[in-house]
Parts: sequence; C-alpha cells; structure tokens
Amino acid sequence: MGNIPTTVKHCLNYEQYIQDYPWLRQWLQEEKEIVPTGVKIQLIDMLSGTGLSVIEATSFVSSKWVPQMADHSDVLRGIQRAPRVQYPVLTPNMQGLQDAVAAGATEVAVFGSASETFSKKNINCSIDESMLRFEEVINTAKEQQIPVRGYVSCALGCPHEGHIEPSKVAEVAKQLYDMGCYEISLGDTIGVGTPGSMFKMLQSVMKEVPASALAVHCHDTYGQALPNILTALQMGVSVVDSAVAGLGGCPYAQGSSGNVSTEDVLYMLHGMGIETGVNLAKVIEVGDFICSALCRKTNSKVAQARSKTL
Ligand SMILES: CC(C)(COP(=O)([O-])OP(=O)([O-])OC[C@H]1O[C@@H](n2cnc3c(N)ncnc32)[C@H](O)[C@@H]1OP(=O)([O-])[O-])[C@@H](O)C(=O)NCCC(=O)NCCSC(=O)C[C@@](C)(O)CC(=O)[O-]
Repeated sequence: MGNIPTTVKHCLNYEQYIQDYPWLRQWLQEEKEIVPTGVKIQLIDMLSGTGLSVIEATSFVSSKWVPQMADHSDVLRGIQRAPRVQYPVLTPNMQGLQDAVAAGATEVAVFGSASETFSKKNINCSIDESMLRFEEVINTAKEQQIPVRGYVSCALGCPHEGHIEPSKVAEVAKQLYDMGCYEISLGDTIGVGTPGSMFKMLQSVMKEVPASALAVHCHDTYGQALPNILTALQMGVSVVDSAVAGLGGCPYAQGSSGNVSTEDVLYMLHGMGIETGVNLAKVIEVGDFICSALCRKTNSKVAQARSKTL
C-alpha cells in the first residue's frame, strides 16, 4: 500500500470534536459551552494551512437541535478559503441546503443512518423519509453543480439498537450512492467496531458501492479507530475522516467519544509510507491552539507523546 495517496478529511465535529472532522463540525456540536464564532473561524483558517484538502466547516441544522451550530452562516462567510481546499457543510434538508448555498457553500453533505431509531433521534424522521428528503437535496444541489457527500451513521453499531446488519448499511449506502452522492462516509458513530466487524461491513457495502467512493469515519470510544482504519485501507478505502486533537462526538449518540484524531491517523499513514500531503507538525500546533482555547486536553496520543519529548 506504499504509494496510495490517502485523503484525510477534517470533520466538523467540533460537532463531534474535529473530522479532519473536517470534522470540526463534530467536535463543535458536542461542546457544551458555545464556542465563539471567531475561534471557530481561526481554527478552520489554521487547518487550511496544514495541507488538509477537505475541512468540514459547519452544519446547517436547526439551532434548536444543535445550538452550537447557530452561527453556521457567519462561520462559512468568515473563513479565508484556501485554494485547493474544500469546505463542505452538513445539510439535512432543503432548508439547510438553501441556507448553506446563500452563505456560499460549494459542497454539502447529507447524513443518513443504518439504524431506524438513530435516524429518528438525530434527524427526526425514518430512514425512508430521510431518503426522500435527501433525494430533493441531492437533485437541487446537482442542478447547481454542488457536489454532495453522503454519510451512513451507525455502520458498526447503534446506541439504541445495538448490532446493525451489514446488509442494512449496504442498502442505505447504495441508495445514497445511486441518488448521486460522490462519496459515502461510513460512520462508526459510537466507536464500537473492531477490525472484524469493519471487515464484514465493508465486504457487504463493497458489493454495492466501489471502494473508490467510500470513506471511513471512526470514533475512538473503545480505542479501535486506528486498527479499523487500517482494515479499511487494506480493503481499498483511501479516504479517512478525522478530527484535530480527537475532538468531537455526536450529540444524539450518548456515550460516544471524539473522532479519531487527525494527528494519530497522520502518524500511522506517514509511518506506513503513505503520502497525505498534510503537515503533522502543523496539525499538532492547531490542536494546541484549540485545546488551549477550550481549556481541554488533547485526545491525540501523538500530540501527547510529542509534548513530553519537547
Ligand atoms: C433535521 C432537523 C432540522 C429536523 O428537525 P424538525 O424539527 O423535524 O424540522 P421541521 O421540518 O419539522 O421544522 C421545525 C422547525 O425547525 C426549522 N428547521 C428545519 N430545518 C432546519 C434547518 N436545516 N436549519 C435551521 N432550521 C431548520 C424549521 O424552520 C422549523 O422552525 P419553526 O417554524 O419551528 O421556527 C433536525 O432534526 C436537526 O437539525 N437535526 C440535526 C441534528 C444534528 O446535527 N446531529 C449531528 C449531526 S452529525 C451526525 O449525524 C453523524 C456524522 C455525520 O457525524 C457521522 C457519524 O459519526 O456517524
């Protein structure tokens, strides 16, 4: 796997504590204290200078559901967009898409689930209803040449239903892919997966969606995120969602921890000789910034180890 270029995407999960959360969004959405808009913008701007090619910037969701995301438009309008960096945002429905486009979004993501109960608790509708909403969002986005990414949550387990059949994950992933999502991110929302369950789930999904259109989105609750990601890489997946400092979590998945930390993913990939184009030292600096701004400790083992050796 020496020369596979692997894309590391930052999750919003400030939402859930950061995806390369892009996963910024993931970390943020879990923060109990409202993070000042200026801090969110500075965080995204700093991440833009690390070499990450995708930074999920915010969510156009209801502020009654996730108050942390109430400033979505100000965040998206306030960031300095770097060339060659995409700043997707979450859009659960048409209102989210319209607000996102008005604020300048050039890529969006719909987020579905392989668990009926999680779907209801997270976006207040059944899986079938969510697909009808997403179809409208995807078709409208496509008319405006806006690429759409799709998420499937609970791909390795649900906080309410427990085990989720790999065939159900494959069914939802296929629906999103057939509707026009260019990439499907498979979320281990509560971080309960192991390399064994990741293997079985991917085997099933890959019968319906090619590996080249898949990403993995692992939370690290049980410390299995890196081995799970390695399993996915060995099966041909080359897009990994992560969050700086391992921040994040999902507000509707009680007990879930942050996304796998971007620093730890990069250390593993670079150690395997895989090129990412991302500067690990700079990501560690961004992690220091956000942890000190939020008065919290990093969840990245690599950042912790580096701080001890300095
Ligand atoms: C989907 C909804 C909006 C449905 O929420 P709803 O209450 O069913 O919506 P509704 O259509 O019945 O409308 C009710 C009110 O919400 C407003 N509304 C309706 N839509 C929007 C919108 N887009 N933005 C702002 N406001 C909105 C709408 O205007 C109305 O306002 P009112 O008339 O009462 O003043 C709600 O359930 C919601 O916001 N859920 C999002 C929850 C969330 O952000 N969860 C975390 C996302 S991360 C994730 O899911 C996992 C992931 C992706 O990270 C991967 C993984 O780890 O698995």
